[in-house]
Amino acid sequence: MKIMFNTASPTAARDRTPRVRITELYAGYPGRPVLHGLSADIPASATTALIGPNGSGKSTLLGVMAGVLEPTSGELRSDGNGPPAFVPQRGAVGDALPLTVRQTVEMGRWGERGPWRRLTRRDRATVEAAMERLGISGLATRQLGELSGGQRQRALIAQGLAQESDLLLLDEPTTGLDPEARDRIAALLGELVADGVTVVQATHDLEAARGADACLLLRDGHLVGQGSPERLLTPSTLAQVWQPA
Ligand SMILES: Nc1ncnc2c1ncn2[C@@H]1O[C@H](COP(=O)(O)OP(=O)(O)OP(=O)(O)O)[C@@H](O)[C@H]1O
Repeated sequence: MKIMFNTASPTAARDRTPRVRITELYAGYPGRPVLHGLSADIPASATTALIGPNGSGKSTLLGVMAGVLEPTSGELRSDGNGPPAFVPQRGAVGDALPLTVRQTVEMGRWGERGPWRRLTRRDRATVEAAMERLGISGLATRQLGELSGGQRQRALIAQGLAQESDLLLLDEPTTGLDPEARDRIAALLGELVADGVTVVQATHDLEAARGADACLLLRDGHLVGQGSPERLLTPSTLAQVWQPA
């Protein structure tokens, strides 16, 4: 079955030049094809929410966009400078790593500086500013492994921020966060977009998706809808996508 919702719905976000254009993308893991011929535009200087049931391919799509997963075929055209910053799901990052919060965020500078190189004064200022924006400056010397799940999540987002990329990819950034931390992240993402950053986040948080400029709706590795949240996230569409196959 191929259903597609609201394909012909130009929105303010989609009228802009896409930051990333995905064309007929196929990707997956050895012996497990996941994404099946995805074509979509990621609008520049806007937030795009990737939504869909568990296993629909959101993380896989982010992995391809982040360059950590090679597509089987298709094209991903990026209209920007430098590599994206990728913040994986919290569970994908070892909790027992012997790193402080500051060291974790400093790793965000490695792309420019190289691993374990001495950071410049500007690098250190960037790291401090990222921790400040996530409200974790007071945790800077704490070990990552001794933080709560939400605090660790914020440290990982700060690491992504410290990369100063104009394309920020986040895999379920607000999962496990309390409402205040969630609001803080939503406000932060809004500020980043105002600064010209393109944000893509996979999320199960419908409130976050409704706050995005654009949504891509996935099911079983197929893109079944794209457009503004107002047009796409209707009760009937959501019911169809989340109904058991
Ligand atoms: N490393 C892997 N090796 C093999 N298969 C994988 C791997 N990672 C994910 N998959 C499979 O790929 C499919 C898509 O998974 P993916 O993580 O992209 O979905 P998702 O939409 O992000 O799910 P969730 O909402 O649960 O995070 C699933 O069937 C999953 O089992």
